Amino acid sequence: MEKLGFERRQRVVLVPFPFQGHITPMLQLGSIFHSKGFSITIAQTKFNSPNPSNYPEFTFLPLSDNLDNYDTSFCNMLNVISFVNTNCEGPFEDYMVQMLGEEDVQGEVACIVYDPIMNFVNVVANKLNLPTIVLKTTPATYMQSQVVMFQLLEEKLIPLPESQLQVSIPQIHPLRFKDLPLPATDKIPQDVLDFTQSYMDIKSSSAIIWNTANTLDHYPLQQLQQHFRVPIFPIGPFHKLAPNLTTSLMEEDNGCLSWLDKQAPNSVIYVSFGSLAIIDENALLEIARGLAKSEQPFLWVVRPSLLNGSNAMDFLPEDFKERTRERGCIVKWVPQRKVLAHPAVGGFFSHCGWNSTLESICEGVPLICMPFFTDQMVIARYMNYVWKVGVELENVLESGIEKGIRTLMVSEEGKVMRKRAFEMKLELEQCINGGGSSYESLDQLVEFIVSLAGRK
Ligand SMILES: O=c1ccn([C@@H]2O[C@H](COP(=O)(O)OP(=O)(O)O[C@H]3O[C@H](CO)[C@@H](O)[C@H](O)[C@H]3O)[C@@H](O)[C@H]2O)c(=O)[nH]1
Repeated sequence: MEKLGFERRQRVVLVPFPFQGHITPMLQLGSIFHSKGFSITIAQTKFNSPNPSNYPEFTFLPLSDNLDNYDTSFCNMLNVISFVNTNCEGPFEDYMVQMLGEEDVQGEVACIVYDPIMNFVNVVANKLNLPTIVLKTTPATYMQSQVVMFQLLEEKLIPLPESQLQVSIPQIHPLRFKDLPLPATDKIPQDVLDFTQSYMDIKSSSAIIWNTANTLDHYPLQQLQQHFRVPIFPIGPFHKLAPNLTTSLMEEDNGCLSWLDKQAPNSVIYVSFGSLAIIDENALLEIARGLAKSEQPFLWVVRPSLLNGSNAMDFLPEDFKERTRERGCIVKWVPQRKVLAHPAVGGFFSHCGWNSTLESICEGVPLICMPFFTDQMVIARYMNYVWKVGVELENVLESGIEKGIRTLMVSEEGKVMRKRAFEMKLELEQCINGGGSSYESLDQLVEFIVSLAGRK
């Protein structure tokens, strides 16, 4: 990547929200900025910290969070967020004050880029008169659906009866009430609404960086540009711009790659539900039976935390393991980008987290969509209805799962999706290559950050 020549070295401070799906794009952004000549400092909670020795090009500031012995599962997420925001503000302010007082070889701070869940960053930045930029790690379509959801709540059009869930919402067609980020049939608790609203607010930030590309999110990006009135920089997919960066917080099982080497091209269905989703024992068994009945080779990531409170591996029935021994590989965590790039992988049975989705379509791999929460329903709808590279499951029982797998892996419909996924891969490559929309947007972003430093 071409570096812009700065008169003086400039530093960007990055503050991720400490969960895998958010840390990954922030580290990738750090690597992209570093390749453009900025020095990078990462303020990171001690909880879920990546190992600094894997990133000799970055400086890490460990933020005390007091999260040891705290329930950090998805079920307790609102409490975790509030806890992190309360505990990290003081240490972060101390670091920033120290940094601003020093003549530093790493350069003056140009701006802070932060995940908007880390609210405290904005408070500290305002006190110290430092510019901030928000990083969005979910698609723009999702943000647009949140904006519309609040309009519907205000107009008292939701909650609505269950019979209306399949109805499409005109302002965000083809999204239906069932695809909204929060359940449209329920009265949503006020603390959830307050949190969602605060997270949507970019406060006094100077710009938004989006891990997306125009080809995926063109219309919502245009709409949101009017809504926010600060520059928006869609420069993704980030992982294509930082291809060699390690981002896993868990140890990767590389043995699965040798197993894939022995499988036929496009024959394997890769199954993984990201780092946060939790299922119950029944759902685990339905998935296992669906995989067994589909008779397709599979690589299944069964994270220990997939079942709340118990190790999911212990609940897989012996007869399932026996029946699928020849054609199944079950592991705790894989090098996912390498798995998706492997020629044996022909489909991805996924929760539709945004990183997984981008990683899959960038390798031309179509998906089976089993969304759990927040942006995943919106992404699943786009995969299926708009981009036509995702199978929507009829149900999440063994019959629906078996049918979904066979549709994607052996039917004519699946072949068409694979072809379309390959076309999307090429479209995304065009976005990041010279002259493409993400490429140009990144150049503009670099100039923008340099101008922020000049304005202080
Ligand atoms: O065995 C595995 C499984 C996953 N991954 C990686 O883990 C990341 C998972 O990210 P994502 O697919 O986005 O899922 P979540 O971890 O669930 O991410 C959270 O954050 C995302 C970005 O904000 C949101 O889109 C999701 O809904 C939210 O749950 C990806 O980069 C994967 O490559 C691995 O490396 N190995």
